[in-house]
Amino acid sequence: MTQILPTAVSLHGSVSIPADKSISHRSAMLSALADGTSRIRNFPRSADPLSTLRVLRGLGVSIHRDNDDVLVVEGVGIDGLRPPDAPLDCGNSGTTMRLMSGILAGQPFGSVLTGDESLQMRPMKRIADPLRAMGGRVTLVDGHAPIRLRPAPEGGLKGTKYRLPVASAQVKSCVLLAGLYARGRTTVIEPTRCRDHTERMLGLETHEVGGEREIYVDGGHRIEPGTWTVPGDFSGAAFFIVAATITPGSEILIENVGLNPSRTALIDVLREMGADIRIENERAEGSEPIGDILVSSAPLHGVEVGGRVIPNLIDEVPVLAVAAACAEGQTVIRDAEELRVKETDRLHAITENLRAMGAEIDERPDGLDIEGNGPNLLGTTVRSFDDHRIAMAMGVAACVAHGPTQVVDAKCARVSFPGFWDELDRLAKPR
Ligand SMILES: O=C(O)C1=C[C@@H](OP(=O)(O)O)[C@@H](O)[C@H](O)C1
Ligand SMILES: C=C(OP(=O)(O)O)C(=O)O
Repeated sequence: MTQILPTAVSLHGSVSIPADKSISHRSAMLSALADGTSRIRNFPRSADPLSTLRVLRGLGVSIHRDNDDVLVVEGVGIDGLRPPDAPLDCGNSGTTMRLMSGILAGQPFGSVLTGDESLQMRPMKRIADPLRAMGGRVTLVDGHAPIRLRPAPEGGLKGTKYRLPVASAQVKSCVLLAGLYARGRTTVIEPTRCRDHTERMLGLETHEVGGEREIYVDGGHRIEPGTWTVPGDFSGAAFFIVAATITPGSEILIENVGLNPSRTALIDVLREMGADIRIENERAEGSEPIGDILVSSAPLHGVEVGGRVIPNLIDEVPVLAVAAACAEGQTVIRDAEELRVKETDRLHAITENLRAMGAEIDERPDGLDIEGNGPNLLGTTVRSFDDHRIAMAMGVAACVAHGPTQVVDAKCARVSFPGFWDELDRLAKPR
């Protein structure tokens, strides 16, 4: 599917965003492992969370939507999963694959996790290493999926103390989930903080030790069934936050958005660039902070971004690059080498596309240098690289481009935001 976007628009109205992808995956997995039936309100129809449901069903978990569209998950308890009769297909979802690996490493049966072409290119040694240190038997193909997991030798997994070599919430969560099955205590040491949904949702104990954070899980930790409500996805909201900021005359409201501080660094960076973003109605939804976000357009200037904030805006870097291209002056993004191992090499993809639109942008090994020239991009044909975040970032760039923009292979937005193109079309009014 090629999406053709109009030019010279401004955005007005209330934006509807899907439920948070990270929290959806975790709510489904934890509900499956709970001792009884859980209900999940606002579970999205995005492809990635649906991959998690497919994998859980393959492990014998019964899941359905009731008449009110609430997802009902019949939890089997941490020891109740059943051996799958085929490889488990994680689709395009790294979170499904890495978190499920932690759960499956602790099972008394073998399993294979596989995924699409892009997922089979992504690094999996980062989870195999700690799982093996816990006694897990994990086989990769040249560091990649398919991942084969076999039962740990006699005595099962053992607790470990693992210091994260990369600021990855997927690796952290994989180890914590394996810790449910390990003898004794598992400690994850997090030198640089990254999203903390797993520990919040499991109610785990954490401590600051010498500037680092330690998270503890004890083997055998049982999970209570319950009712979850998944907040709106900040990472989905991010596209509209940037779109409304850079397109003159815009004003939008995004309600019920997850505002966990380990996710919202984009707001701080955009404000530093001059954006007009207001948060209203802050409250809690279960273990997560949420609120409403009001955005009005504003001129931006360049900024330097790097270090500890990067993990807290990791999925927002492509759209931040679009904002930077529409700002005045230079933006420098560093310490973002993780973007090279996402659904595609996002540093390369965004550079190629923004250059095609006339931006001055250079790729660095761990980031980008962008010479902003105000909202002056040129409409042209760009590619999604089959990566949802690249496709949507280009949809945002199209809003300020002179002349129409075509995004080739735009359908991949459905991985995290199935209604994205319709929503952009609905909010965009000719200027
Ligand atoms: O744990 C999660 O839900 C996620 C963690 C991040 O990946 P990494 O752990 O690879 O940084 C992020 O990019 C991904 O979209 C979702
Ligand atoms: C990297 C992403 O997801 P995942 O790692 O789950 O595929 C993302 O959604 O941007």
